[in-house]
Amino acid sequence: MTHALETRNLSKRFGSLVATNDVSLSVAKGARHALIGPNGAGKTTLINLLTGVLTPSSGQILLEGEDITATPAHHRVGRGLSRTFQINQLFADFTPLEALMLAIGEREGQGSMAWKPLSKNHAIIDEAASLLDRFRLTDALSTPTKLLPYGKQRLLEIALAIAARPRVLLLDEPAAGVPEEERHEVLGIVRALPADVTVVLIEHDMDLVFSFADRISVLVAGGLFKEGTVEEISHDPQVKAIYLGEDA
Ligand SMILES: Nc1ncnc2c1ncn2[C@@H]1O[C@H](COP(=O)(O)OP(=O)(O)OP(=O)(O)O)[C@@H](O)[C@H]1O
Repeated sequence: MTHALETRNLSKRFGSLVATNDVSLSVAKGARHALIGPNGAGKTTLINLLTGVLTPSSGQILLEGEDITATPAHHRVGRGLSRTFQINQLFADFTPLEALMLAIGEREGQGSMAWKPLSKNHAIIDEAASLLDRFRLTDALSTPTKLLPYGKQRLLEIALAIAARPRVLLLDEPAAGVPEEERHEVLGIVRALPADVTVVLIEHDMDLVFSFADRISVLVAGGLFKEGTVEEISHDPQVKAIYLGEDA
């Protein structure tokens, strides 16, 4: 079976520190897959290797069965692998509608700054409106992004990543800083993305992970320590011990 995303014996060393240690991970197509682990376990390093921000010391990365280990970061996006980025200064002054129309225009090769022609393109307006609806941003469509509540800004970041039509979406703590009562809403919307979009999530909040994921990989000291269903991982005594140890 071809997996959406796979690593084979992936390692990353920073001098003598092994941040990613021989990780062989398989993410099924359409999965809602969470990567968890205590602080410093290597979660962000692994995401940076997957997106091409970092180059591995050894091992391979495969996207839908094709080796992308040496593919530059921006080409990986073109191949269907996206991650969220914090809204930059430019987007902060746009409304969510404008930002999404620019992102869709960029995907369609219409040039990211050609705002005027985009505003007459009904297909782009309709797609942006449907993304605003899916991400519950319709009531904020004409508010400059920088004035939106934090939870809405994080939703817009995910909507912007989805506008690139990724087949695999990587999310590094998408609900970080979002008020407690809105965190489940953010992850609920991500969980409800179309079934053909595979999602890999890093998240510290176990309640969120358990309600979001269908499969969980636990990283410890750079290595893949356990992998299983929510049921298996949430009841695993060794996983519990690691988290209780961290709390202590
Ligand atoms: N660029 C770097 N240079 C040197 N060491 C690094 C670098 N990036 C990460 N590390 C180290 O690699 C290890 C793994 O870090 P990483 O940030 O991937 O962990 P994490 O699981 O995402 O942690 P957290 O949950 O705290 O964000 C840590 O010991 C960290 O100090």
